[in-house]
Amino acid sequence: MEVGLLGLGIMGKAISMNLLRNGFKVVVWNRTLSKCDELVAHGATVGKSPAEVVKKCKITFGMLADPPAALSVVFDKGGVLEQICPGKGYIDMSTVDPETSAKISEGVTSKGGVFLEAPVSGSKQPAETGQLIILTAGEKALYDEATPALNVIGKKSFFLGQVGNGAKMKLVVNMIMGCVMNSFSEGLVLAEKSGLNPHTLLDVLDLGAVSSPLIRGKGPAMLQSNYSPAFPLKHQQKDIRLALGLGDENAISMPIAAAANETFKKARSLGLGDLDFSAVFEAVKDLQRLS
Ligand SMILES: NC(=O)C1=CN([C@@H]2O[C@H](COP(=O)(O)OP(=O)(O)OC[C@H]3O[C@@H](n4cnc5c(N)ncnc54)[C@H](OP(=O)(O)O)[C@@H]3O)[C@@H](O)[C@H]2O)C=CC1
Ligand SMILES: O=CCCC(=O)O
Repeated sequence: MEVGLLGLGIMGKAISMNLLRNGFKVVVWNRTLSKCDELVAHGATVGKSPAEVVKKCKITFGMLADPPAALSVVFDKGGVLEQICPGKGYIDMSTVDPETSAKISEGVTSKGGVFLEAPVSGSKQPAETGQLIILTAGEKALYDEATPALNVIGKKSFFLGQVGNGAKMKLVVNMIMGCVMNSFSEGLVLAEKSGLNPHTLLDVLDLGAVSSPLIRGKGPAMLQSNYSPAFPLKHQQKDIRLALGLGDENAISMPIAAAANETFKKARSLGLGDLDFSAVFEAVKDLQRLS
């Protein structure tokens, strides 16, 4: 099966490598074209534009940074819409808001193509090993057709109905994750400042109800100030911001998410946006110094 992949950031690169390893032919494109070289060395071919990738492939995936990027590769010159047509499908895995996803869906279907949104839960390592959780919504026929690829990309795919439901589910999940990371960071600072050993806190947490892959996976690195990016902090802040927008539309009061958003914004202002989202710990430490 041949598939296209637009966007070779942390996730797009890992997903492409995994597809290649599992026998898929992959045609890649990235805004910074040089990032395609490593994939070519592993057997991928390159499209010079998103349109060229869509022209070559029946199904093309997008994995872009944010709503402006996701819209740009579809609607701008050389974009997906120039080649999408009946018989072709576009699957957007970027984390975006439901409105962005609806715009992309309308654009694709207006040209006779089919659309599926498919944001993913899970980070760099699950992407490398095909262990993502895929939150799809949109055209069920495209979901069925793409299942062989989805089964390689993820350990479980959900089909959630109409376009927007995948985006909403993803934003709810990441809003919770951002709040947990923020609260965990505050706990680490509180432990240390009140005279406890934060490593012992990790051991205690790991044995109790709060134990989680997130805390187990990130905690030790955070205590060494190691924030090598798996999930960039700027994207986590984007996701909480978009989740707050969803809350706004639905008149849902989310004071904890709003406070977490402020801390992630503070982290961005400290220049931590390209580091892992666990670097919010540094912003929490910085806030203690100021108070
Ligand atoms: N990292 C993670 O753990 C996870 C991330 N996500 C989501 O997946 C998406 C991608 O994440 P990730 O791979 O980490 O992000 P990266 O920041 O590593 O990569 C972003 C990608 O978007 C491209 N891009 C940015 N702006 C534009 C633009 N205006 N036009 C075209 N392309 C653009 C970049 O191209 P270039 O190389 O040229 O800059 C790059 O390919 C995001 O929506 C993120 O929220 C979802 C689950 C987990
Ligand atoms: O959007 C990013 C999610 C990262 C994760 O689920 O670990």
